[in-house]
Amino acid sequence: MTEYALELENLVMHFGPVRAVDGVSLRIPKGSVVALVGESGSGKSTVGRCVVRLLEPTEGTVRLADADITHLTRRQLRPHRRDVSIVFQDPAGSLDPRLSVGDIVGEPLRLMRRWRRRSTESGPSTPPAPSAPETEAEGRARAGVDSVVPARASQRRDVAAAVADALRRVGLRPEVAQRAPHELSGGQRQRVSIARALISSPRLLVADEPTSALDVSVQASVLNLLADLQRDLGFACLFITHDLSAVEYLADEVAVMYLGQLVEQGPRQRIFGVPAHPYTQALLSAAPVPDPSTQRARRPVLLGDDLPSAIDPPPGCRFHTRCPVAIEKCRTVVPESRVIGEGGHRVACHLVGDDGSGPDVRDQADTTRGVAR
Ligand SMILES: Nc1ncnc2c1ncn2[C@@H]1O[C@H](COP(=O)(O)OP(=O)(O)OP(=O)(O)O)[C@@H](O)[C@H]1O
Repeated sequence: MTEYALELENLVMHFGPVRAVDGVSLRIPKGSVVALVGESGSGKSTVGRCVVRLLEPTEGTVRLADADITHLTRRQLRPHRRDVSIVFQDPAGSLDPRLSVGDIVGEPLRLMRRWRRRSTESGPSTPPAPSAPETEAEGRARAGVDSVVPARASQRRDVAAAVADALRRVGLRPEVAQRAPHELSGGQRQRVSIARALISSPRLLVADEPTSALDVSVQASVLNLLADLQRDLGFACLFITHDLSAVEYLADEVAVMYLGQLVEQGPRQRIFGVPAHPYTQALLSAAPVPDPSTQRARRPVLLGDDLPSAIDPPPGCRFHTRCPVAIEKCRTVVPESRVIGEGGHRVACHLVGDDGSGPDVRDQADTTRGVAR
C-alpha cells in the first residue's frame, strides 16, 4: 500500500495551443494538506480538475492511492468517485438550484448506491473494496444487515441520516436539508458544498479557492471548519489558493506554481522561512504577515508585467522575463528541479545552490530592476 493519497507524475494538460499545465509532479501523503499557490492563470485549477478527472490529462499520471485513474472512462471512474471530492470556489454556481439542500448533499451516496445495485445485478464487475472509513449505515448496507427490511426504504432512511449527520458536521442544523440553496447565505452554501464533498468519506479533498468568493467576514470561519474537519476526519487535501495567510494556517506542505510548472515545493515552514525561488520570495513579500515584527523591513517585490501567455511561454526559465535577478543562462536553459533541503524541499532555479543558498529578491527591493522603490 502506498503512503500517498495522490501522486501526480509529469502531469500535462494542454487546451489546444494553451499549455495550462506543463509537467507537474507532486505527491500528497495520506492525511496531509498540500497547498498549491500561484497567480491567477498559473494552472492551479486545471491541476485540481485533472485530479478529480473532470479533465483527462494530455500526458502524465494521476494516481489516487493505488489506482492509476489518468485515462479511465466515466464508467471505470465510478468505483473511485468516493475516494476524491472537490469543493469549488463559487458555491452559488456549483449547487443545483432545482434541488433541496438534502438532495444535493445526499446525491453522491445515492449515485454510489445506484451504481452498486446495478453492478451487483449485472454480475461480474465487483464493487470496489472500501477505501475509506464508511458511515455506519453504509457498512450495514454493505454487510447486508439491512436486507431484512425493504432495501429502498431503508436506504432512503440511511441517506437521510447521513445527510443530517453531514450537515451537523459542517455546523448547519439538519432542518436546512429542506431548504433551497438560494435561501442560504454564501457561507452556508459553501458549508453545504463541503458537506456534500465529505459525505462519501473521501481520502482526498480538492479545495479550489474554497473561500475566495465569500465575504471576508465569513472566510475565516469556513477555513476553520475545513481545518477542524481535516484534523478530525483525516482526509488528505489539495488546497488551491492564492491566500498565503490561509496556507500558513492550514498546509503541511506548499507547492508554488508559475505558468504551468512547479517552481518550488516543500514543507510549509521551509517555504515560509527560507523561500529559495525568486518567485516564491516575491509572492511572500506581497502577503500580509500575521506578526509584522517578524518581517524584515521590506517592501513588496513588484513583478511588473502580467503573467506571460501560456500559449507561448518564455524559453529557458519561464519566470526569467519578470525575475529581478535573472542572468543570461536563465533566458536559454530550463532549470531542473533539485532537492535543496530537508523534507524534500525542491526548487527549479539556476541561482540557488544545492544547499539552498542564493539571492533573496526581497533584500534587493531598492536596487533591482522591476522591483518596487
Ligand atoms: N477549458 C479551457 N480552455 C482553454 N484554456 C483554458 C481552459 N481552462 C483553463 N485555461 C487556461 O489555462 C491557464 C490556466 O488556467 P487555470 O484556471 O488552471 O489557472 P489558475 O491558476 O487556477 O487561475 P485562477 O486562480 O484564476 O483560477 C489559463 O491560461 C487559462 O486561460
